[in-house]
Amino acid sequence: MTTLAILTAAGSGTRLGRDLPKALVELGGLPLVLHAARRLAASGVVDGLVVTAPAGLAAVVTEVVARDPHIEVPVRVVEGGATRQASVATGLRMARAADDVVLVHDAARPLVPPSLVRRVVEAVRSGHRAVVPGLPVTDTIKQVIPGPGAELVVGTPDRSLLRAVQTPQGFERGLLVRAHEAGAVRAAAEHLAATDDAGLVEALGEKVHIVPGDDLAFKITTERDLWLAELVLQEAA
Ligand SMILES: Nc1ccn([C@@H]2O[C@H](COP(=O)(O)OP(=O)(O)OP(=O)(O)O)[C@@H](O)[C@H]2O)c(=O)n1
Ligand SMILES: C[C@](O)(CO)[C@H](O)COP(=O)(O)O
Repeated sequence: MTTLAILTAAGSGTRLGRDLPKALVELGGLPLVLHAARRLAASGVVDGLVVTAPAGLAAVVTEVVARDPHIEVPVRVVEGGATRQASVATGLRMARAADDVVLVHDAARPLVPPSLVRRVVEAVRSGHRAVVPGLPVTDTIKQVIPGPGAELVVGTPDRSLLRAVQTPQGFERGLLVRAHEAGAVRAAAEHLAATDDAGLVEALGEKVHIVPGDDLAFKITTERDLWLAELVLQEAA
């Protein structure tokens, strides 16, 4: 039985605002997607990688990731879709019968520690069919509705019960396939894609479990995140 990791890298990175897709933006001289791929492979619990590339850039991503001498697991590259959900669904179609566990990880989380990858896979292999790393929320969160001139606060959820979730998210393959099949139908009907895979599993009414996340698995969304990641790398060097 094997573990396949789908590495989502097909996004454009609108909020980062560079003139190339976010996954190819460099951090410490290497593209974000390569950092993430190396860390997944270094976990020792991933048997193969499928990377979703931006449209028209599968050859470039192959050059970057599949030819990297530090990555000793097989790498396949496919073009992603218009949304993250569609990209994951495309990657999932590349899973083989032996891949009983599937991880989904964002290239936008390049500094994910291999220990976090292992924690997620161990939790799935111990019997939890859908596992998500999560961190406590440190800000007070307000629920709002649109209002005239300013949004109206309608609630303050108890933050001790909230978690900010990260990737890699890990799943029993059959469950993730079912969740994506149902999610694709919903996305077509409602023109709304899920922002994470666990959300699709929850929508099926199936259980999702949380394991402790890691600060280093933070997501690169804006320039400030990239600046922080550069500092973290320099500190580690
Ligand atoms: N059509 C898409 C959109 C996103 N992603 C991937 O999903 C992850 C999380 O998405 P996000 O950080 O939102 O990336 P972008 O969509 O690129 O960013 P933005 O929303 O700022 O454009 C990223 O690794 C991104 O490459 C993907 O594979 N396919
Ligand atoms: C999957 C994810 O990384 C979990 O936090 C996140 O939802 C990615 O989506 P977004 O496009 O940055 O909202």
